[in-house]
Amino acid sequence: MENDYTMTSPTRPAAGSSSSQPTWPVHIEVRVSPNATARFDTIRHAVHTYITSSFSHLYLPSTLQGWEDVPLLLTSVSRIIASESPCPSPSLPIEQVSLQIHIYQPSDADAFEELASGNGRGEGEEVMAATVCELPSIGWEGLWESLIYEDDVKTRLLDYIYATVVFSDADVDFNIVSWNRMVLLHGPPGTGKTSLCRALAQKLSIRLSDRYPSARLLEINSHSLFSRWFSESGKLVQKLFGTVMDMVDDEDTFVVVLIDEVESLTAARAGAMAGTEPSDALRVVNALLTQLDKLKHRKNVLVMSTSNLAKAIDSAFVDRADIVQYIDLPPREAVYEIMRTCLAELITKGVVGDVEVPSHTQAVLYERTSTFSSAPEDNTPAAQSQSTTRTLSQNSESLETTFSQGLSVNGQPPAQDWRERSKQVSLRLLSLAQKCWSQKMSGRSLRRLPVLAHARYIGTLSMLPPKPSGGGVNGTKKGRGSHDSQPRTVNVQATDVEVWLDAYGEGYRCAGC
Ligand SMILES: Nc1ncnc2c1ncn2[C@@H]1O[C@H](COP(=O)(O)OP(=O)(O)OP(=O)(O)O)[C@@H](O)[C@H]1O
Repeated sequence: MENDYTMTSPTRPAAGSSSSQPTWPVHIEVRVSPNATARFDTIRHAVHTYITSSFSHLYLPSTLQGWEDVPLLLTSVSRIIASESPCPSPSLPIEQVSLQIHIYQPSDADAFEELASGNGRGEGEEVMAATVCELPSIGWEGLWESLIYEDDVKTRLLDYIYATVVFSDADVDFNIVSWNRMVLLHGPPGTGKTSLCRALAQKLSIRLSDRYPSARLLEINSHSLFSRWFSESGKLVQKLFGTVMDMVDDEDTFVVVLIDEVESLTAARAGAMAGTEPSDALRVVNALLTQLDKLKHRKNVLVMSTSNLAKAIDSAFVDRADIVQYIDLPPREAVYEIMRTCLAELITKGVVGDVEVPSHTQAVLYERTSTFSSAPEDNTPAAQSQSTTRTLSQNSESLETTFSQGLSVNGQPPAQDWRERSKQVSLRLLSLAQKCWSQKMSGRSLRRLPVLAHARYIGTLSMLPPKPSGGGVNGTKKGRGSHDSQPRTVNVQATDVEVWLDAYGEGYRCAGC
């Protein structure tokens, strides 16, 4: 196994390995603590040694544990993850791993600046046209992992970027093979399109850091580009892209441009053609298309755009997108996982009583075992057929592995009642996920469901302790998934998980209200 820092496809076995077995590139992302003083190369070397000497297999994706025992890593690192990999098995023998270790130190979440454009009329009015954020940013940590999609959307987007980098490296003649460095994500509101763009930008800044020591995300506020003086909008677009071009001129910086709700900038041209919009609208779209055409020749840029109304977007814009990806409402499995991560976060922060919330795979296994041992909760033919379909679609071997891993604590089976409780929670969550899914809830609605359910069916005022005691009823809990992983003080009475699930069960009905 080599510590291979060169660009390899994230999804294919690496060629030319010395052994007869194929090796798979596995991306290890190492987040360096803000106060670390060690050199990145030194940390990289220590991580490589730690992984190769500590693991016989790597589970993908996973958060690696045990590095705290290495003094250098303890003082320098705050998290190490092995990213998801499309290799056929969720666990890879270490001999078949080609480690790609990425060391990064995220910048402060508040480290963004606002870009204002004058209206060009010399009247002093400034339009807030965009925000610029240094990447990787602490604010986007964990975002990639939190987004759950049915098919390999995330991996496909990463693959696309890798392909463009490989072609650029090979100096492929742009007159013969060309691409526009542009992606369009479209779909219903609240399905995570904007989040996915930010998460991808963050991922790229980490994965491409060997090539581009710095990276920036520029988010364009499409609406603001429409000046009160409409005729100035084309100039605003031009001016803004002038700033983008200045950033891209620094070839050590990778720049991701995010144009949210792009239909508001590009819808106008069809209307203009039909004579129903003023010709100024035409100038805006033309200005944007011209600027995009200039950008495509630059290696260190990616333009991402999102829309809820793909049909309303000018066809010339859509045609320029290399990838036009529909982002659908979350499927049933993703609904469960979103709800599970919400509940797990509340448990970690002490808002809900402690219980293990199993993954979807394990919940399905519980469902299967309880289907065999007792009558299912929902006896309708539709529910039974869904249960069977899900069950049959799972690989039983990997289910058994997950089952045994998920239920062991330090290698010992947990207490029977803990296991039973965990099982009941997962079965109830599964049934709730089914209901939310059939209501066609978006990721956004699902993520706000906990606060709505809590507010409506549990309430907080009556449960606040009379006087914050510093430790709260649960004492001080370690913040997991929070950016700084600092201990946090919990001052609310933890709600029993059963009560919480009752509230959740009622709450989904009023989601969105
Ligand atoms: N598939 C998903 N998995 C996990 N979280 C999701 C998913 N879809 C949406 N979310 C969550 O929903 C919230 C809203 O996401 P976001 O604003 O990115 O959606 P959007 O598609 O851009 O919405 P809009 O089209 O209305 O601008 C975020 O907190 C995001 O994490």
